[in-house]
Amino acid sequence: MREIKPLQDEDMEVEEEEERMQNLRSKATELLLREEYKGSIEIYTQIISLCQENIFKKNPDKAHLTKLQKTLCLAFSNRAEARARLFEFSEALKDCEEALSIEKSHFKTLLCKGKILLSMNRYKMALDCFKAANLDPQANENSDVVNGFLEKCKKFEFLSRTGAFDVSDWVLSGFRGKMPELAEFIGGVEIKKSEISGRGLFATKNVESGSLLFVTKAVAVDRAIMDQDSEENAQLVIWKNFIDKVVETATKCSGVKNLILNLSAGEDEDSLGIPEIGSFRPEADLSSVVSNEKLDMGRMLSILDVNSVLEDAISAKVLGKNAEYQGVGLWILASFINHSCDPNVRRLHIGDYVIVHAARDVKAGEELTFAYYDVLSPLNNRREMAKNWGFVCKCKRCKFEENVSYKQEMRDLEIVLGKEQVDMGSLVYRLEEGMRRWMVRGKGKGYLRASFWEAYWKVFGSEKVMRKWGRKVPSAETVVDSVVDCVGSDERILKVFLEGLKKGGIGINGGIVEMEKAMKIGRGIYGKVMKKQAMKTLLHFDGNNQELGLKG
Ligand SMILES: C[S@@+](CC[C@H](N)C(=O)[O-])C[C@H]1O[C@@H](n2cnc3c(N)ncnc32)[C@H](O)[C@@H]1O
Repeated sequence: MREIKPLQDEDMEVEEEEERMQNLRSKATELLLREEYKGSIEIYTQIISLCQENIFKKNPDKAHLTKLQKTLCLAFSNRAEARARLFEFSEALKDCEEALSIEKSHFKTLLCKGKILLSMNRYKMALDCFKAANLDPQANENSDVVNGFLEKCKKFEFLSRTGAFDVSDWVLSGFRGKMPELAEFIGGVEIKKSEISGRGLFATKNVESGSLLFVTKAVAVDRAIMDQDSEENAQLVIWKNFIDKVVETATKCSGVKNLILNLSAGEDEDSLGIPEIGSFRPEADLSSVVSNEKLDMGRMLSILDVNSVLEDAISAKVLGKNAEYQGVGLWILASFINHSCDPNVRRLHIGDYVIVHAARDVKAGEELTFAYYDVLSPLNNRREMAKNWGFVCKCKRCKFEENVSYKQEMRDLEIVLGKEQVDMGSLVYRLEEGMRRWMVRGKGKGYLRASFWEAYWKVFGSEKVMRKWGRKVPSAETVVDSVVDCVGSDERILKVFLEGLKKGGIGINGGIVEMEKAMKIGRGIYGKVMKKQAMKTLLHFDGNNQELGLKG
């Protein structure tokens, strides 16, 4: 039963309340404009409580109720905006839902919700929001903004559905233009139990070298330009900042926290659950996942230790302006890829995205593997590097080489390889002769040539050595073919191939077959994300007779 008060008292009370509300609103707006988001959230929370108290406890008349609901809707909407600026996306989305439950087509809220979903790579849902906002009369005054978002969403939604990325313009402009906008994309991959260790990522269909497998955005990444004098210190700072960023994201989004906590901490991998690939798709709704599990920092640090990726790792090359930076990041889906010394995938970093593609042809059902360390090195060096990672590699190549490495001759060759000032031509000749006598065939040759790559590299790179040994050792093309077949594409292999072509007098204008082969190796390195002309430019193979610019 509504309490009957003298009209004057009631009017005064409403007036006072309105004045209080007006003061709070002005203060909150001021803080929002000054980008003091935390402060503005506090004030909007007070406005929300005040409105709710008035609506539910004071039984206002219709006109007053409508006014209060309007204020409440706007307060939720503005609090969502402030929370979004602080990257508190889950909470911000909840506020949007509250505002939209009061006014289903509230323009400002639809715009805010769309922007949040876009930041969370939920392209389709974001598109629906912007389409709904576009129907509102307010869209007419803001048509540039709404249309801008609509176009962006449509583009990202298309990219995430088709994987049709094209960074040609950026490459052709010498990376000077705007960095290409990428979207998350998941191709034919799934997570399954791996025979290597724990879980692994597998191809669900046959793919050719260069084909895109997935594109994903980092949970967090931190970079700095490395100064040689303070390298160690700078790395510590990067690592600390990176950990803080991951923890902040995990704290703000339970869905991401759950995905991170399901990653390997290096032990008992076989007991870990196998996540559905669907939970990584751009449309997966992570915002509804609730987890009150307290963050165990010890486990978090072990997880980051095992799964973080250095952007300058041997399997990565940072394209463009980021080349002088060193960075560390966490890309969750990529963390399910195990290591092999005959890897079949590579990654390419553009901005905060990692693009993972086949480095050679891959068959449906095959496990996808990265090179965690330089696999163009001999067995003993690789064993040491695996030890640093905390595992013993038992890949096909390691097993094969273990069977050959018991031979004294093989051990002698490894010792010679580690020495300075040795005749690498003689070393390559002895290895090739050895392989003939030991009847090493097919992939085995590629494995051993990859292990002694340094020697081949020096032989093919020296005219003097080639004059002496050229006729006794296999051609660069033969070696390149067998090594690519075994370890996939790599800049150093491509460089030997291209230099061989240049010396042979083909490559710039003629030699279509050879050029196609170079392009195929190039696609294995960089993926099919650029057109032919851009790839030729990247390989400095564009008829300008430039020096090969690829790093050795
Ligand atoms: C980034 S995780 C890879 C995914 C992991 N298997 C899982 O279940 O989450 C890296 C960890 O996988 C394991 N691992 C990766 N490659 C391996 C290999 N070739 N041999 C043995 N263990 C490997 C090691 O425990 C390593 O620390």
